[in-house]
Amino acid sequence: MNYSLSFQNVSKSFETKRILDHISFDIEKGKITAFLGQNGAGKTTTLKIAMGLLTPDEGKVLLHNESIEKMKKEVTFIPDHPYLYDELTGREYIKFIMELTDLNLSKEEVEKQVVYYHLEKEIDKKIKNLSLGNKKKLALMGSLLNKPSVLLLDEFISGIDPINMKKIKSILKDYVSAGNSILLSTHQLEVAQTFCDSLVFINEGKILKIESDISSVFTKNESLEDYFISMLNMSGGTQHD
Ligand SMILES: Nc1ncnc2c1ncn2[C@@H]1O[C@H](COP(=O)(O)OP(=O)(O)OP(=O)(O)O)[C@@H](O)[C@H]1O
Repeated sequence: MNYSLSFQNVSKSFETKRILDHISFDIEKGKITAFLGQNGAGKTTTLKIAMGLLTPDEGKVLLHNESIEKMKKEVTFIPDHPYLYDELTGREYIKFIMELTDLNLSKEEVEKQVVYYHLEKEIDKKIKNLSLGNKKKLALMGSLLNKPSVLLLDEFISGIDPINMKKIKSILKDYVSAGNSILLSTHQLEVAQTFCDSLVFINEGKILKIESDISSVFTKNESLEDYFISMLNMSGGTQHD
């Protein structure tokens, strides 16, 4: 079994509106999977179901072949605007996460993490005074402290300067190289094309297409933008020129 997270026929409605319609796809171990779709396609709802924050009406999500309810500690989710307790310093926030999750890292181990995330100059500042890129690195550090095997990122890769972006990308690559998996929802097609290993397209709550090897997709120098639009056209979905 080379996959970690498996969505099997998952459906979800809010009131009478069907938001997810029998979606099925797998997230492979050691890979970064981009989750692409227009506004309102159902990406955040899917991620929240995978995190156990929403319950599907039908279908199930398995992690390493076990029900997601049993495996909640293995999955972590960073929403588009992570709430990090503005009045705490970064160090206090990390201490708070460790207390919350019964994790007992030594001072040296925390310091090693701080250096790895390039947060040496920022960790003792109040979170409200950090740049967005540094807040995101802190959120990532807090989320990965407990070594979950699946990381769900909702529009995380946006509003980050190039230096922090380079660092974040290298942290995410290290994370999957250790056999973990990432499902990353994004509207930044360039990031999906150059950084991710596979693609899952969702449109109006249905899975449109799964590309498990991104390198085989763009043989004719086609941009992901063109590919995305042609996919929508083929599905009869809304098109934007
Ligand atoms: N709690 C809720 N109650 C009712 N409708 C909801 C709720 N949460 C989401 N929706 C609706 O479900 C649909 C899918 O929303 P979702 O946030 O999953 O889409 P998305 O693909 O993440 O969109 P975006 O790219 O804009 O973030 C939208 O029409 C949204 O308005």
